[in-house]
Amino acid sequence: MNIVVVGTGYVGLVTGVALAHVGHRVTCVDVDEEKVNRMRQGISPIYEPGIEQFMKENMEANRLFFTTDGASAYREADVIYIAVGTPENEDGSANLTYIDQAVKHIASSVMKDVIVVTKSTVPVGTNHEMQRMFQQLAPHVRIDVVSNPEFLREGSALYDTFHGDRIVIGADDERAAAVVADIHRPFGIPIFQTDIRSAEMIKYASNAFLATKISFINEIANICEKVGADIEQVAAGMGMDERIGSSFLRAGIGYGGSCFPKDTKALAKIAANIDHDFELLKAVIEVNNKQQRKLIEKAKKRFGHIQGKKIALLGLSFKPNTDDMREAASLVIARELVAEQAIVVAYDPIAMNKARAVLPKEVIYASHVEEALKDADAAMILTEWDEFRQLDLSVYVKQMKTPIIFDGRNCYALEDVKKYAIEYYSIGRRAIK
Ligand SMILES: NC(=O)C1=CN([C@@H]2O[C@H](COP(=O)(O)OP(=O)(O)OC[C@H]3O[C@@H](n4cnc5c(N)ncnc54)[C@H](O)[C@@H]3O)[C@@H](O)[C@H]2O)C=CC1
Ligand SMILES: O=C(O)[C@H]1O[C@H](OP(=O)(O)OP(=O)(O)OC[C@H]2O[C@@H](n3ccc(=O)[nH]c3=O)[C@H](O)[C@@H]2O)[C@H](O)[C@@H](O)[C@@H]1O
Repeated sequence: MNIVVVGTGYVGLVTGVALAHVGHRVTCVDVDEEKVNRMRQGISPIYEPGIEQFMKENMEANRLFFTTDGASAYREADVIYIAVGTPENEDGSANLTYIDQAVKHIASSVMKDVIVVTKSTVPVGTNHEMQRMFQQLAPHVRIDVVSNPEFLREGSALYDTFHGDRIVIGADDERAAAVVADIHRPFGIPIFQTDIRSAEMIKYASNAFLATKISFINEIANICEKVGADIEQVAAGMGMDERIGSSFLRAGIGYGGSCFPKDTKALAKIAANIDHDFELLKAVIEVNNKQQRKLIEKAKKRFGHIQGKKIALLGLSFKPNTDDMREAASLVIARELVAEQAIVVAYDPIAMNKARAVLPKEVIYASHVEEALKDADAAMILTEWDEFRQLDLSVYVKQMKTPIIFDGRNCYALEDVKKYAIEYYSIGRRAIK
């Protein structure tokens, strides 16, 4: 099977590598020449554990190729996966410019029948619109569009691709669905076949539901703080109920990343477009916006004002094991701290380069944790990297001017913190003073 993947971001590159790994011949196309040149040398444009080893193995086995020449690749393809970005428009709706460009390029290039599989997250109705465009722009060939939404998480993308809970295939044409099912069969993951619109909706509903779980537990955490309960205990006790499930009950400073924020807004917009006011989802979004500012509130309450205070930010990416800064809580927090004229010293094990491009220019970067903490009035933990979770707590005491920690990810057990002269404010747990 000759497979082409369009777009080599988190989804496209991982999809391409994984499909090559199970034996398909895969060509990954991207418009970004520099990215393609680097990938040809085995360098991944994204930080993702294990990806470069997989790239290397499959390139050496002559199963994985990278090119900017989409037209030639599409001409040879049996199946084309579209994995271009679908970022958000200013009004919250999904921006389908890249999808549109990819469809037009494919339509003008293909000369034989082909199946086009949409991996990008797209609003309900988009795949049918793509099908309509193909019929109009490439009437000389048969192009079947199949929806195959992606559920991988950044930081564990390869693992998720090989161990996912389900592969969703939405198709109008049984033959096309069967071809896509066969391509994915080597992964040994349950395949759920459905119609195209339901497949599109499954993706948005899944992300919105997970975001809802996070905002729900964060609200419970906020109440816990005021009634003297402990969110870690509450989440553990709730999670034992199989109907609730223990995952996605980690309270913190809210969800970020390239998908939950944009997909929740896009779903609210999809609902609004058909005159449905999705009140629950709008509240989930609002709760998250507030939650991202929780540590600032706590710091202001503790210090009165934070002007001139030296604050160490530990962790900048939206979650551990990725360098992705999209919609990271650190953006909101760093901007606000700088606006309040605090001195911000930041450290992240992986995301520092990407952070430099998006955080305010006033932010100072430290090359290790100790340097960030040196003489700081307070530390704010924004991402639960193992490096912070495993940090000897005495480091805070030794390095900081005043060892005051605002932990947005509940990295430490209260019992452990109590052994040190540390003032500790976390989420949904009592403060240690
Ligand atoms: N990042 C994630 O963890 C997940 C993302 N998704 C969805 O997958 C889609 C892709 O997301 P990411 O991989 O994060 O995007 P990304 O922004 O990291 O990468 C997209 C890539 O597509 C390339 N591109 C754009 N137009 C192109 C064209 N016409 N031809 C060839 N290449 C083109 C860009 O240069 C870029 O390299 C989005 O719809 C997203 O919502 C779904 C599940 C997980
Ligand atoms: O559509 C997507 O792009 C992807 O979005 C998420 O994956 P991802 O954004 O990579 O990361 P998650 O692990 O889901 O975390 C998202 C955010 O929620 C936060 N989170 C997660 C879990 C939790 O219990 N609490 C919590 O605050 C994380 O810190 C992070 O900021 C989904 O988990 C994937 O299934 C989906 O494919």
